[in-house]
Amino acid sequence: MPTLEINLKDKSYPICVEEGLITKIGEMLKGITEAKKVAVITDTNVGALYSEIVMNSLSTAGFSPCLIQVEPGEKSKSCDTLMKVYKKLIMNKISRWDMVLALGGGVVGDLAGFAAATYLRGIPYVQVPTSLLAQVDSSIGGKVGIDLPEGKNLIGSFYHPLAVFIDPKVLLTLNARFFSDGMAEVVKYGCIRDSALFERLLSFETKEELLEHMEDIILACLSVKKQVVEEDERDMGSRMILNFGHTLGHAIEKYFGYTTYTHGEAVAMGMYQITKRSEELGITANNTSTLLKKVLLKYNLPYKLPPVNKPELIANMSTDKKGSGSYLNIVLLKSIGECFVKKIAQEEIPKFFAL
Ligand SMILES: NC(=O)c1ccc[n+]([C@@H]2O[C@H](COP(=O)([O-])OP(=O)(O)OC[C@H]3O[C@@H](n4cnc5c(N)ncnc54)[C@H](O)[C@@H]3O)[C@@H](O)[C@H]2O)c1
Ligand SMILES: O=C(O)C(=O)C[C@@H](O)[C@H](O)[C@H](O)COP(=O)(O)O
Ligand SMILES: [Zn+2]
Repeated sequence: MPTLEINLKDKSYPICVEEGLITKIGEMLKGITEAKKVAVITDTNVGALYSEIVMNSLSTAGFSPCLIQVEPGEKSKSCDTLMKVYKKLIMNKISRWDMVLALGGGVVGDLAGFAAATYLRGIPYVQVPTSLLAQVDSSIGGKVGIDLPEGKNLIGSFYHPLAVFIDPKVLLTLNARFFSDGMAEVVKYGCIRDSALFERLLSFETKEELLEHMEDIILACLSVKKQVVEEDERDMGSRMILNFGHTLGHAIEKYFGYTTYTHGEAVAMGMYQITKRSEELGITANNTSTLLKKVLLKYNLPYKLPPVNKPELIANMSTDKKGSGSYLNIVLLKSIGECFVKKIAQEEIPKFFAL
């Protein structure tokens, strides 16, 4: 089983990638926890497809599982849903010797991870990511949290799972839109630190060909994320590169009330727009934005901004966590595979973005 390990100063945890792993979750957990009760947190879409398999596997391995389901979609990364999850954890008498299992996409992972981080001052959890985005990005690195109407992921914590179990086979039930959504983060990894991955993304001729190489692609993204998280766990320096395209992307998500565009779609527009602009300013190598547009179109992702009130969109960037009140840190490409973080003074932001 291809396994990576995240090695942090005071904690390490494995990421296991294997087809069919979803049926063996109970067995896998036995090796890493003494817990008896497992609260499986999922959304109703993923629950309908996979909760029975996971619950059965947990029971067979001797655990007492209970199921907590939330509505699918970004709106569940909210205070309201979080409160409902806490109440269900209490109802099911989950103690600090028990654990949470996050079964789902990035929304479930971020929400359940934050519930685990804060319930009874923190109980252990594992990530079982089922969307492409969650398998390549959100399930590792420990960023968990919820949104506020004022901005994306404004409440949260760094709280790492005991382990991450990835079954690429479950991606077969993901719909085309959310497959593309995850591809946006895959493209991000190619752009920031892996030009060979970017080239491969351009070279696949069909979705079938891409799917044949999916395990490799997931591992390529995870290797970059592992390196970056190990370098700067708390996001004070180099980890900010994982936010390429996100300053504008998060502003777009908020502008449209977190419903019109998926996270990946918003990030896709953010990556292209900032790269086109930095190319115009002579910061990024010529032709980079054209290559980026090509790959985004190939994976059915948007690159053009929809009609928006530009000052309002720019104002939405003020809650970006990469900035202080007086400046914003923004991630730019030198070329495909090479990026850096640039400080921009608050008053320069409208001119810099010139959307
Ligand atoms: N914590 C991090 O480091 C990090 C990184 C990237 C993104 N995120 C967050 O992740 C969220 C987006 O995650 P997402 O794109 O996975 O969205 P999501 O969790 O809403 O999942 C997308 C959709 O796919 C469905 N789904 C998931 N797995 C499925 C499967 N195997 N088969 C069928 N349907 C399935 C879900 O029910 C949902 O409708 C955003 O909130 C974003 O901010 C967090
Ligand atoms: O792990 C990280 O660090 C990331 O920035 C990964 C991003 O893809 C992800 O969208 C993350 O949730 C953004 O976090 P935020 O700190 O910008 O809210
Ligand atoms: Zn992201």
